[in-house]
Amino acid sequence: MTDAPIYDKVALIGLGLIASSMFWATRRAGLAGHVTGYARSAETRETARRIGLCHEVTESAAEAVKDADLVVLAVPVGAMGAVAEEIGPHLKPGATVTDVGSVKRRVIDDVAPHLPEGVHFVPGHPLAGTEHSGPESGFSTLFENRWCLLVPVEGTDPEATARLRRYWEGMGAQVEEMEPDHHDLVLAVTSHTPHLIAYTMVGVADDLRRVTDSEVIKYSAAGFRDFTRIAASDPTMWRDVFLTNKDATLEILGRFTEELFALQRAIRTGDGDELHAYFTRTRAIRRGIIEAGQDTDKPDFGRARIEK
Ligand SMILES: NC(=O)c1ccc[n+]([C@@H]2O[C@H](COP(=O)([O-])OP(=O)(O)OC[C@H]3O[C@@H](n4cnc5c(N)ncnc54)[C@H](O)[C@@H]3O)[C@@H](O)[C@H]2O)c1
Ligand SMILES: O=C(O)C(=O)C[C@]1(C(=O)O)C=C[C@@H](O)C=C1
Repeated sequence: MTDAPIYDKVALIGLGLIASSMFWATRRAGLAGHVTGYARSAETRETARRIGLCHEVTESAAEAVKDADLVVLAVPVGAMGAVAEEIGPHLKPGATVTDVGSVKRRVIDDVAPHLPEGVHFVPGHPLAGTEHSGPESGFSTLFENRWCLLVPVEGTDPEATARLRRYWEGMGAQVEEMEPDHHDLVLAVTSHTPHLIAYTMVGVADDLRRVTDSEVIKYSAAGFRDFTRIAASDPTMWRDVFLTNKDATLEILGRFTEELFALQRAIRTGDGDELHAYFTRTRAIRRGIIEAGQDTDKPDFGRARIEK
């Protein structure tokens, strides 16, 4: 427990993996006096009530944000603008609105026009997740020792940003600020393109399965299994990521394709030195991540449902 809650009232819009993890982390550390939640589907709201997710689950987004000091948009990136439009007129003056979307420029462009003057907008992105989604997938330790990037827009009150930083730190995250376009390029490299590659590899294996009579799946080795975990991620979320971070993803995919062709040529021509030098360079990157303490490869990371 912290000494005092950071916000009296927090509203979570969208009750999936990220919002539910935020609720359990908030409750565990005593970071908010009261947490309301809203999700578009009646089934999700019902599940949330059944498992005690949020102090109160409301029947509309407007009701959830009433009197809230912090409003968190935790819906797919493509739905952020519509949700902002819906809640805009109901926000308390002086409230902070944030989001957890995986893409930042588009969210800023879609959300900012709907927020009334006097409301602070501090976009954010926790770099933590799993392949699971929905209200039952969250757990309180998801953000521990993970980065959360805050992307304040021009003119944002620094106090609103500082308070949100304390909130994320209370949930265990390490916080840094970043400029939106830079965020989108970095994430295209570290998250978005790798997901696309995993989706593609699993798709290729599935096509092959039809000619190898299920053996590809049956004998899948550890490397491929890791791909299948990533490729099991929510289709709506990832469709929106690629549609809204189009330029950066296409730029990185272009570079990826060039490197792939170079390796393809090295294999065809039997250029073992080229392959060895390439793999030596990439191995050093992995070691660098571990030495920097950024390795989250605990045996069960992202698979287990840890303590609520
Ligand atoms: N899953 C991850 O690994 C991860 C990590 C960091 C950030 N994010 C971002 O967080 C956001 C939420 O992702 P998640 O993994 O929690 O998704 P999720 O699929 O688990 O949950 C999304 C929730 O939003 C609700 N929703 C969808 N459209 C809505 C609308 N128009 N109005 C109200 N509710 C609506 C859904 O019913 C669901 O409850 C996304 O923007 C995603 O890019 C995800
Ligand atoms: O661990 C996973 O399952 C994730 O894919 C999490 C992950 C990532 O790429 O690291 C996915 C999307 C986000 O926006 C942030 C985190």
